[in-house]
Amino acid sequence: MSAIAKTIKVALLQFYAASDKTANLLKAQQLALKAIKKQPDLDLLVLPECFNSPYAVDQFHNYCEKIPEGETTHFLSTFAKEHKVAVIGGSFPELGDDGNVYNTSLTFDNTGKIVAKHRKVHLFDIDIPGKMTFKESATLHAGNKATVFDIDGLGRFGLAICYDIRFPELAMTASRKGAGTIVYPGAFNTVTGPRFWTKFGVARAIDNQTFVILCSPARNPNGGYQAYGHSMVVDPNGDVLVEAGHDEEIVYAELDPEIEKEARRNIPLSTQRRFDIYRDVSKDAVAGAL
Ligand SMILES: O=C(O)CCC(=O)C(=O)O
Repeated sequence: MSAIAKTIKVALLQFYAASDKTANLLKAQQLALKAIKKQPDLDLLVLPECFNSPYAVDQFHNYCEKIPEGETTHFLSTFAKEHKVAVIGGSFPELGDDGNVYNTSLTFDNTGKIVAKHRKVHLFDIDIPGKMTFKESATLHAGNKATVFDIDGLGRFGLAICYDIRFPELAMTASRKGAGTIVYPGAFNTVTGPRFWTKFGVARAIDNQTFVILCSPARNPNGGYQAYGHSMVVDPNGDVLVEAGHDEEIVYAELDPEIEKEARRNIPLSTQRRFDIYRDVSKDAVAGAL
């Protein structure tokens, strides 16, 4: 499978989740329908991190679902199949067979089949005095692999979630294994978002000469965790192709394989690496699709 098989038309759905799961799924459906209506030949829909539940450590166990039995998986799969569009389904709390809860992202091809499952590998545990404390590990367990997969007709992708973007090894692994696009559903916040969000999108794109897609929840005007917003698509030269504000919004972009080819041809990093000096992390990485 090539890195990018064709020009990919993508829509990023930026919206916030409140406490009613059914209403959250309904909102996702309405926005997805709006995107399809505006762009009937859409190839790919991307949703934000934690789109069926509030982003709160004391809530994940109330919203978690088994995969594939749960209603969120069913909703995403049905939408993909009915509308013949691939879907990178943000993330939602998964109840694993081991009884643990994970922050998990599923990808569906345009027949509704699950082609990738990523459990957030790096849990968001930080304490910035007076500004922000968050401890996902209080209620979530971490995944144990880098995620690289193909979507039929579109190309090869890497997938990781939010805080995972701070660890470049996952993106390096995906790109060295042939990914042309790396996708991060992510809910940065109003403390770390303004300082870091765009820089990480640009850095991962330039380092790996891939497209990078960041899809955030919108800010919730009724309070709770305040996501940064600013969903964006960055091209392999680090240029931001499209960027949302912080309210609910859909943004659209086209991922042109020629831009990636040209970036890689002009600056041929892949043939210039010095694995005699440093290791190729992708060789040792635990990686897979599901
Ligand atoms: O890395 C950050 O600053 C934010 C990460 C985050 O919000 C998350 O992992 O959900």
